[in-house]
Amino acid sequence: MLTVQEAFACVMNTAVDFGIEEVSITQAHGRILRETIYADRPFPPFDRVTMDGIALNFQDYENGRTDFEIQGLQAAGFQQQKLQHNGCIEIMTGAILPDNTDTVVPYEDIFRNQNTFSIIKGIQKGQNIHQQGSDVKKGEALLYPGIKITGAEIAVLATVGKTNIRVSRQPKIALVATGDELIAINEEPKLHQLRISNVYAFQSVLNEIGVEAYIHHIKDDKETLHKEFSNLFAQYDLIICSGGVSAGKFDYIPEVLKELNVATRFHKVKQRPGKPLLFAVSDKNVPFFGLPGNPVSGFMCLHRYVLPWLYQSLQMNPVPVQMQAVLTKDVKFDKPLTYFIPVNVQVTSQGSLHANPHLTNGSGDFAILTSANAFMELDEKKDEFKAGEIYPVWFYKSL
Ligand SMILES: Nc1nc2c(c(=O)[nH]1)N[C@H]1C(S)=C(S)[C@@H](COP(=O)(O)OP(=O)(O)OC[C@H]3O[C@@H](n4cnc5c(N)ncnc54)[C@H](O)[C@@H]3O)O[C@H]1N2
Ligand code: MOO
Ligand SMILES: [Mg+2]
Repeated sequence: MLTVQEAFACVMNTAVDFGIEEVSITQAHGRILRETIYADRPFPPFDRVTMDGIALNFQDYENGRTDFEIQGLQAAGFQQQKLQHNGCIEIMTGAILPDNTDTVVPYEDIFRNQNTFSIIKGIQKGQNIHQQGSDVKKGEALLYPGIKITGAEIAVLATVGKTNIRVSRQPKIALVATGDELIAINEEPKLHQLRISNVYAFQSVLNEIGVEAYIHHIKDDKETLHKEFSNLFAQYDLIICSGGVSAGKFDYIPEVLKELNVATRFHKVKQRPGKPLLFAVSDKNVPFFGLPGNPVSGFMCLHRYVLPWLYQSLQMNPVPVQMQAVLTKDVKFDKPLTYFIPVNVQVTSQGSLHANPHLTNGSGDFAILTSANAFMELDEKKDEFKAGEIYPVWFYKSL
């Protein structure tokens, strides 16, 4: 049986590239950029005034002048004006600095007379001007391939006039719930039945990272599984399946994969929950994650294995970092398995991450996940984990 690290390495070694597509800027949020974006002009593109007031030539002030004749008004969005000697131009924030001026004095530091402004406070040459190109030179790279596009990147793309953007193509993902006990969520369950919940949880997690996935439900019938999976492998880039991978009489997934010539890379990992995890790849290179049916197991495996594989395959760079947190209570776990315990991670007033462990009621207890926000990964080689020790955490909810 593989360790968590071995299973993870095996999964990551099969990461693929889904290719590139072009989307409009209004559709780009959450997508992974696949081109370098350059500045088409300097930032700012002209000497930009940063305060409302007057613009003057500092030389005049240095020569002893304190009263400046008002020669014009320069508003944002209008062509550059030119100052004659000894005067000033009233100027608004965002306007281009008038020719023959080099200093801007805000209204707070001047006094208006009939046709002049008097300076009532000392001024510095060049003040209140955002110099052309002082942030970014024309042609400089602003964004690199691999970054996730969010609000700040959208602002940069809009600034340089990129209306269409090359991003990683979305994989087509099938989410398959297997099981005779499962019914649709809008149906009333009989005593022995359950509403399909896992795959809805998986779908919402995938949507949050900008990936769409389509839900299917297949009964525990070998022939049906064979037929349906044969179609799914032909139609999808990735299959995430829930259930049917442990030792039960109706856990047909391993056999059906064999029949379909889909090579199992590993089945079972030294971990709790999620020990029955299965990973396979078809002859057409379509990966298959067989997540254990118990809700907490599947949810943990999705975050520990499937999401990193997806980030890598979407060519995300850098991939989200693995965090570490301080355990706040002693935990004992003496099986030779890596233990993923739900924790509620909070930031302390000193700025460190503290993880409060939640004792679960087994891996079927989905409700516990709503009061935690991460899984802490406790090493298989140890049995006792002390308060104050630091271990890796895998977030499923942001802080
Ligand atoms: N003899 C053994 N029995 C079991 C083992 C084992 O090693 N030997 N492993 C246990 C572990 S650990 C887990 S986890 C489960 C995994 O079972 P399967 O992946 O085969 O899943 P199922 O048998 O189909 O279902 C298990 C459980 O999960 C519920 N389930 C399944 N799909 C959904 C869904 N979409 N939404 C909500 N709930 C779902 C299902 O009703 C079952 O209760 O096996 C143990 N047994
Ligand atoms: O994955 Mo199972 O119990 O470890 O739920
Ligand atoms: Mg089973």
